[in-house]
Amino acid sequence: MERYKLIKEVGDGTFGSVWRAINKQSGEVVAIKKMKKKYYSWEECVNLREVKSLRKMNHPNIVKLKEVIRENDILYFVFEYMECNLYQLIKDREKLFAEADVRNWCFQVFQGLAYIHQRGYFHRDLKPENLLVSKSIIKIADFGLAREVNSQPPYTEYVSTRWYRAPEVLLQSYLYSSKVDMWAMGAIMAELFTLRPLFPGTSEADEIYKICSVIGSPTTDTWADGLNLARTINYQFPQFAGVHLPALIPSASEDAINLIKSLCSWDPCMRPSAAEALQHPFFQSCFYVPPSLRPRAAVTRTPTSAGTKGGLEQQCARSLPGALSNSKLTNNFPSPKLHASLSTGVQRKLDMVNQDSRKPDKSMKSSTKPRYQPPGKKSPTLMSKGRVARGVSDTTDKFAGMAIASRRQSLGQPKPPTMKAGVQWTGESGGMFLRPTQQFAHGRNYPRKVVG
Ligand SMILES: Nc1ncnc2c1ncn2[C@@H]1O[C@H](COP(=O)(O)OP(=O)(O)OP(=O)(O)O)[C@@H](O)[C@H]1O
Repeated sequence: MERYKLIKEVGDGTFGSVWRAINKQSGEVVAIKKMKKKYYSWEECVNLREVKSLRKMNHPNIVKLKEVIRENDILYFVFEYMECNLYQLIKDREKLFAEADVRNWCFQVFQGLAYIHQRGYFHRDLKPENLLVSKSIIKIADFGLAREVNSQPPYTEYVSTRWYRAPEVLLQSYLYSSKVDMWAMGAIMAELFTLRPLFPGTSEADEIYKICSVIGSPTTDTWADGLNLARTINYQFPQFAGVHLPALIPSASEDAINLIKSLCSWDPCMRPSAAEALQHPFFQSCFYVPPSLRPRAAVTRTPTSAGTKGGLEQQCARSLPGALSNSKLTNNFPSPKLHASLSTGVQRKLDMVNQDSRKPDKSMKSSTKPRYQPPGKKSPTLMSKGRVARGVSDTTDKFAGMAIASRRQSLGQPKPPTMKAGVQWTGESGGMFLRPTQQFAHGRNYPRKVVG
């Protein structure tokens, strides 16, 4: 660590504090995450998910892990440095972002996600705080909860920040998929348009309540597996028709609304994959450049004129060699009809640099070919009956309280539902959610530690 000079603390997360630092030899600015827990052996460190998953990732939209250092039983991750996170941009923002900015950020994040998912991982804790921005480049960070797609379920431990948590995780399905990241992206995309969280639940119960109130309660058409799952754990969804999303997100175009709707589908199978999302008409003016074809400096297609409406379009028109215009792909995305049908329900050191950089990026190249497959009807992600039985006892207790709380709320008597220890209750928004966008408290007023 003597090679680095710590300058300033820039973040304090659950697992570590993050510092801006300078490599004394090279002068390079880096971010150093100092883990809170002590690590008494190197083996312990290399088995960490963050190490195991991140060391395999090499993509312009994934924050680069440069090295891992263990010194005096303290573990440090050295990352490339990013200027700020997306939440900081949202909370400091006085006026809405231009749609071109939202499109640009989301296009990049979906590229990173497509890479992660195709490499066999999913992130599981996507939230604005974990999307790091430097100029017009955005990168996915914090792989502390990343999980291999092929790893064996059940996935029982804590997963994802509540406001961005997919319904199948809230309902304690032990079998979920990369589609949890797509749900989170739907919520993040909406937040980028309104500067307010779309589903700011104050507890797990309130989270489901808020989801129902926005996208409408699930039906056999929109999430038959979810209804079965809820029945098994004796949970009753509060009954809502949902709101008209364009009224809730007035600054979003029809394409943006369609994409948000499909990302925030109850049924994980109805959510597009990241590769599919990149083919959505919302991104028709964007170009995908495979990482292997990108000049070193131009890591993604991004506008230099961020913030100016139309800036991205102009930039995109001047495509890089090998760029692919999505304009040819628009017909491959599910018809507006399908979206409409959804809307009703609505130490030493481990050098990580260049780990995979010389390998051709096959997975992403294949994604340049537009092959939109409409999401399947049947969800493979929910648990089998056998698995449900395994989860019944504790989930039943938990959700019994949840159903009661939800009924109370729907009767107009807001009361904080049963909470897990450690969850912060602010009383804010206390279950009353059906308010138009303009009446929401500003995003910065919400407590952000929502990991319960
Ligand atoms: N590479 C980086 N460059 C600049 N800032 C960073 C970097 N990595 C993290 N940060 C800042 O530190 C904050 C916390 O980082 P991170 O999410 O990795 O920690 P954590 O302990 O896993 O947090 P969480 O509570 O989200 O689990 C981020 O929100 C971001 O603001």
